[in-house]
Amino acid sequence: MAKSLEVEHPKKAFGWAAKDTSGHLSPFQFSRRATGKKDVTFKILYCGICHSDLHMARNEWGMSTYPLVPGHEIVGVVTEVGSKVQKFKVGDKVGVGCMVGACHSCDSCADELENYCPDMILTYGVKYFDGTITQGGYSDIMVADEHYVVRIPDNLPLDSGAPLLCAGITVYSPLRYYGLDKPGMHVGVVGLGGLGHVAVKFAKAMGVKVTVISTSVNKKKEALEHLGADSFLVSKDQDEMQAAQGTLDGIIDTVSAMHPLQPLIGLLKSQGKLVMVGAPEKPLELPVFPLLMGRKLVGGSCIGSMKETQEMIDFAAKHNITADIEVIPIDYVNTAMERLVKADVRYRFVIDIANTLKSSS
Ligand SMILES: NC(=O)c1ccc[n+]([C@@H]2O[C@H](COP(=O)([O-])OP(=O)(O)OC[C@H]3O[C@@H](n4cnc5c(N)ncnc54)[C@H](O)[C@@H]3O)[C@@H](O)[C@H]2O)c1
Ligand SMILES: [Zn+2]
Repeated sequence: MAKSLEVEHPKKAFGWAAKDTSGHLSPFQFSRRATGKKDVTFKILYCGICHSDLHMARNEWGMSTYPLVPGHEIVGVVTEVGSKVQKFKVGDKVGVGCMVGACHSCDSCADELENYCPDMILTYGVKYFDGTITQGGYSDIMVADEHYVVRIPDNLPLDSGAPLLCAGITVYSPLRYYGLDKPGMHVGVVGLGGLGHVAVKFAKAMGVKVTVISTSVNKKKEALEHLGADSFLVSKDQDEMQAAQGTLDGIIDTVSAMHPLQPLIGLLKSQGKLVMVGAPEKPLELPVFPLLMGRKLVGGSCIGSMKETQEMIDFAAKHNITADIEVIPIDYVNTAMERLVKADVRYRFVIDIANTLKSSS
């Protein structure tokens, strides 16, 4: 059984939490642990709203515990460091993404892939080492082991940089790992939401040709003129899809809901790779014959390691990659969630925590 948060933790904290599967968020007093020897405590300034926050707030993956404070695109300024902390000092700009712990003794951890540790501890909604439940960044302060804290370079804006901590790393990691980062390659990005729009930016910065694949033509102009995509396919337009058969080296699929994979597999060249990063609540149907004919591969990818996350943030700062954001006050968060369901956001909501989260709200 999880221990009581109040008994365990001396630091008062305040955030907005979902209390049940309605996912409705409301003010919530809780507490965080004292700054341990290897911990960094920071004041949260901004937190992005990932679609995973919505899946979790509504228990769409069947693993949520309540009350649940979502948020894993967290940035802020360090207020306190433990005696053994080496990388950070008070005043540093830092971020925390999707995980805050791992076993550090398994093969994945030995390979510096904490994100694939079977005991990886998510930033919110799971049991921490001390038996208490982790809580995320829709809150005023954060305490995390320095290993899970990322340095934010000075030239990276904190508000539009926040979404990189989940959306950014989730698309950067598979582009690198699956070798879809070679200049001249042609990569498709399916779903132009929070993850998808930064996938376009990272792939372009790597020198890759990018085709956006979307259900509607609405975002075409913006994708081409603003995000820098090279071409745009409307997945419901059979003629367009037919004409593009066999043209892509790889696809990053960021779609959050059920959708057919066959049309996407058809777009791949032989040996092409379809990489799933979106996490729909139900299994998708996998047509096997189109995979055999062309030795195509379907893979997955889950966020990225801490080493890779720092590398991604530094790459973003170097190439001026940030998310396109709509900054919102905390009391807009439930409306933002409703809009996220309808894909009505260009392209990431970011909560202005420092200026709008007040314990009297
Ligand atoms: N693998 C990981 O490590 C990881 C990390 C973060 C998020 N995710 C998951 O990735 C998914 C996307 O997250 P996001 O924050 O970018 O969400 P988002 O809502 O911003 O974007 C999702 C996109 O999918 C599109 N879409 C929705 N339903 C569709 C359908 N039926 N057919 C085609 N397109 C459809 C939407 O128009 C939108 O553009 C979510 O499921 C999220 O949980 C996975
Ligand atoms: Zn996320």
